[in-house]
Amino acid sequence: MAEPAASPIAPELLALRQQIDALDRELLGLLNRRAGLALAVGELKKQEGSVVFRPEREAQVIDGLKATNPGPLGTDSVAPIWREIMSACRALETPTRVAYLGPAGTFSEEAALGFFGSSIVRVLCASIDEVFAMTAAGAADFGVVPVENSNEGVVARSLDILLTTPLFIIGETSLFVRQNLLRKDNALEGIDVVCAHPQALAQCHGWLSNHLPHAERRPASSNAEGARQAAQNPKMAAIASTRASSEYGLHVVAPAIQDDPHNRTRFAIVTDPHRHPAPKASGHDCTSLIVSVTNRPGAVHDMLVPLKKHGVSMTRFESRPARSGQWEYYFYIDLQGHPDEPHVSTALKELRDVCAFFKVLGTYPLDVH
Ligand SMILES: O=C(O)C(=O)C[C@]1(C(=O)O)C=C[C@@H](O)C=C1
Repeated sequence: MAEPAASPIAPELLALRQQIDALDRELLGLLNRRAGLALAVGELKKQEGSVVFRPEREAQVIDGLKATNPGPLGTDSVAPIWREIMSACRALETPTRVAYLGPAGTFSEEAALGFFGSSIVRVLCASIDEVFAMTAAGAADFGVVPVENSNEGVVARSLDILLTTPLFIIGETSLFVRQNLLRKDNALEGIDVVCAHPQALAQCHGWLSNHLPHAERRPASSNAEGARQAAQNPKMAAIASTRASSEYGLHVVAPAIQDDPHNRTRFAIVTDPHRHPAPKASGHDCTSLIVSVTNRPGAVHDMLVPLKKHGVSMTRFESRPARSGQWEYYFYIDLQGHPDEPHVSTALKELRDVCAFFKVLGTYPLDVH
């Protein structure tokens, strides 16, 4: 059959596109000048023996641009654009190897790319334990691990490993988790099994009960692994990201099936303190700790006194059983501020004095969107 004749481009559209082309060439020139400067910074860092990735500097660059964005470009567009620009510039200085829970298409991958940009070397791991192990062994420079979901609560395995790992946190990022039902055929009929990570099955419990009440819910090590299996079995559906649907050639049979439309997962970025210094203060920082107190009346209250006294805000307070059989707990605490700020360092010193166990997990710039 003959192709329909292409309609001629209107002169106004042509003129606007020519202006866009000219600006794109200008932008490319500017981006290359920026890349040249990053290369020079990389040379300086090599001479000094210092690390390339500076999360506090990247956060400041993005914060600064957002504050001065004249529009009409949406301020929400600034962070993703500049993350990619800085990712490409960083890659010219040195490769950034990032470990996360694979296979391709996981939310962990989305978080890793969202935080570091796409110019990274991907180190796909089979479990959260492996992410920590690969990073600790130096096979990756950074690890990205989920720590908390707004629906399901803490990711227990990550929190438990954070207690003993020699790694520390240098950043955080959170992600809107939109779960989709994926399948080889674009139909709900004939699905016998829904295969996904237990957290995803739980996040979509209501939808699955309403729409696929008779389908078996089968746990997988990750949503992407469920998608990989669904690609080979027409009677199986997966629950995963749209990224996984294109990765495994599946249809999005039903989009956004999570019970909570505001479902978010927070990830921590970990690294080896022997190879990477703690980020310097960026002006909007968080300090994460694990502490425990002896089991006596008023002990938890005493723990909070130094924070109140020195005006340090606590943004997270989570407890995990210490497994001592004594009803003792570890408390996972996030504080606003950086230990370089005197009121924060004094509060931390006083807090350490009243704790039986005290570990600083890291201090890092708050997530910038
Ligand atoms: O300013 C630096 O230290 C740079 O290396 C440049 C740059 C950038 O592209 O702006 C790149 C990597 C760092 O993580 C921070 C910023």
